[in-house]
Amino acid sequence: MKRISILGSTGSIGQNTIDLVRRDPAAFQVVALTGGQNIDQLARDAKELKAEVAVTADDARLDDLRTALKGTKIEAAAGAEALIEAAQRPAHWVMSAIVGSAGLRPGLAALEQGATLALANKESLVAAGPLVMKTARTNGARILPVDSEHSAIFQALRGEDSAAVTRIIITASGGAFRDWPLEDLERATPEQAATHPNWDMGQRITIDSASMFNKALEMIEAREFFGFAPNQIEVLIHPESLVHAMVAYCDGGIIAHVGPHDMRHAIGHAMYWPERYPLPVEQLNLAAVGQLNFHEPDLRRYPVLRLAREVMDERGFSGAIFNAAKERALDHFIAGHIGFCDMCDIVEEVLARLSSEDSLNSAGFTLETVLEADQLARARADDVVKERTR
Ligand SMILES: NC(=O)C1=CN([C@@H]2O[C@H](COP(=O)(O)OP(=O)(O)OC[C@H]3O[C@@H](n4cnc5c(N)ncnc54)[C@H](OP(=O)(O)O)[C@@H]3O)[C@@H](O)[C@H]2O)C=CC1
Ligand SMILES: CC(=O)[C@@H](O)[C@H](O)COP(=O)(O)O
Ligand SMILES: [Mn+2]
Repeated sequence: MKRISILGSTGSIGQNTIDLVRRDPAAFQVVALTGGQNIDQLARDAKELKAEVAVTADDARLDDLRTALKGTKIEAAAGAEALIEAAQRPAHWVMSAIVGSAGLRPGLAALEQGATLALANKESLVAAGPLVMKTARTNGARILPVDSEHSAIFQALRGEDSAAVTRIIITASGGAFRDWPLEDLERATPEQAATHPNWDMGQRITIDSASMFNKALEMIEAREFFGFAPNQIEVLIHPESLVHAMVAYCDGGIIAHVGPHDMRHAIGHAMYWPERYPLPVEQLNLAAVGQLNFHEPDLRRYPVLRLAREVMDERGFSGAIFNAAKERALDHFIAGHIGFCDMCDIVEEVLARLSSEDSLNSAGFTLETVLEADQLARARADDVVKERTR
């Protein structure tokens, strides 16, 4: 029986993971489940799956969690350190599905205990790619990609020599506003942005999909995970979201990964790897699909793709700054403080302001300095928002 933990179990990826666990109960023993505000879901799942421990990220919700778990033997805990302790509990496989850079420290803790980390939390790799990969190497731990494009690349690479790969192509749906006139974008609301044409996902990644920040993060994620050079990483708009990524080889062949837009494929692939296991996802009928379309992204509509290339070239702390500034800009957009198009401008401005920050330029790349860069970027993003909304 595989001992598994699910970090971010109450979210979209977490619930899809639990769906697969529920369908194969003899295969998995659940160690830890973690959530944030959704205490009812966390407690319900912990009871059903007989978890050892349930953790909420919010200290103030500990009493609620204790009440919800009353009469069971399940431990209840709360707060950032409790999340790390949960990730350190011996497990064979840990799903990293907390949203945002809050997932970084728990993910590292899981790698430090040698667990296989199923990585949905792309923000960890964007903020601290070299550190995450090194932590896996030094602890003999494995990272398996869960982000659909990266799972697709992993599958299309088929363990082949990466020197034979000329480029990888990551597909993007184009998001909620792909067909909107450009001049309407500045009036787009958070509710409109949080509607995805194909995928059913959490609110934040869905808005990132509309702004193309999601794809920008994924380009950097691909660079950090697979080690491809920035000029080998391409993005194509593919409105059907059925081809998740393609790997092009030096002999002219391109291997595409095709599948329905259902994250249980990528999650299940990481759960059962290196085996293939029957999963409850639709078998695509390509004759019924009929057409698969691809086109180049328009950088006027998606200016953040240009920023992603600058971040990939720069490396260092620019990934942590890019991600944290994006997280704050997104908070401000959701709160109605700024418009949809302001998010990219704010992140660009924060990157520019922090490029000459002495405390970062002289620092080594450690967890502490990455967290410092993250905090600085959040503060600068708040400054920029204040200046623009004065
Ligand atoms: N959804 C998808 O299909 C895909 C998601 N991903 C990535 O997977 C990750 C999760 O995405 P998704 O499931 O959509 O997100 P959701 O918003 O649906 O879920 C996020 C999870 O993180 C918890 N959480 C929120 N804030 C914190 C915090 N500060 N500390 C600890 N836990 C927290 C939430 O708890 P609660 O809800 O209880 O407050 C919830 O369990 C993201 O990194 C995303 O980019 C990648 C590819 C596809
Ligand atoms: C399912 C998944 O991996 C998401 O990251 C998805 O790719 C989002 O869709 P976009 O292509 O619209 O960003
Ligand atoms: Mn993705």
